[in-house]
Amino acid sequence: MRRLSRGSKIVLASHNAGKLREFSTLLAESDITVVSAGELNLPEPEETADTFVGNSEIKALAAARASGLPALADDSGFCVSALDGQPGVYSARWGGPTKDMTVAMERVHRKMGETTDHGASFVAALCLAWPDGETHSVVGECHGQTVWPPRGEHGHGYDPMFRPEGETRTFAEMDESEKNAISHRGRAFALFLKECVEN
Ligand SMILES: O=P(O)(O)OP(=O)(O)OP(=O)(O)OC[C@H]1O[C@@H](n2cnc3c(O)ncnc32)[C@H](O)[C@@H]1O
Ligand SMILES: [Mg+2]
Repeated sequence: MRRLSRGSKIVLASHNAGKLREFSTLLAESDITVVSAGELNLPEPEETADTFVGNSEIKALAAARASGLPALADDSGFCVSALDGQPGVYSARWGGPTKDMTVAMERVHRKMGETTDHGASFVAALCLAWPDGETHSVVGECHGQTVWPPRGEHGHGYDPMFRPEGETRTFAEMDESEKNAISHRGRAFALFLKECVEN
């Protein structure tokens, strides 16, 4: 498998401001330089797969082919056990056309009804794609519980309604470095560094 060498430049194939913030902190300690898909005006491909890995490949390949640079994409979501894993790959779409995450959280809460099963997890698939079509994906998970009402001002997306296992605070009540240390994205990123970057 091909690895990124130190000093490489890659495209970060995401249009989500919260993810981009977390990646810029995660990447700060590596020698990798990043440019975002937005900065390059790359179009957002349709996420037509029904798995996180499948959608991460679609996004990474589209950006790598359009830019001629290796591209790293993230497809992630919130999986609620009482909802058989929903919203899952539809996590962004549950916020409607404007991806309003307050709407999305309320929809999850409403669908959960009176259930006593509060188990939930976040999943992130990261895919590194090369302009010639080679791809490599890694997956990270973080297990915990849903919380209602939502709490905290940090983070993004569903963070205010998720409390990771062993914690009293929600992701949105943690600072970014605390979240990155245990999050689905932080875990997937550690695998990405190990498997895809020369050390
Ligand atoms: O596809 P890109 O451009 O990366 O941006 P997106 O927001 O559409 O991202 P996804 O398709 O991967 O959808 C992921 C959804 O899951 C939510 N999500 C992902 N990671 C999260 C995290 O760490 N904390 C809270 N919510 C998260 C996020 O808000 C989105 O609604
Ligand atoms: Mg998306």
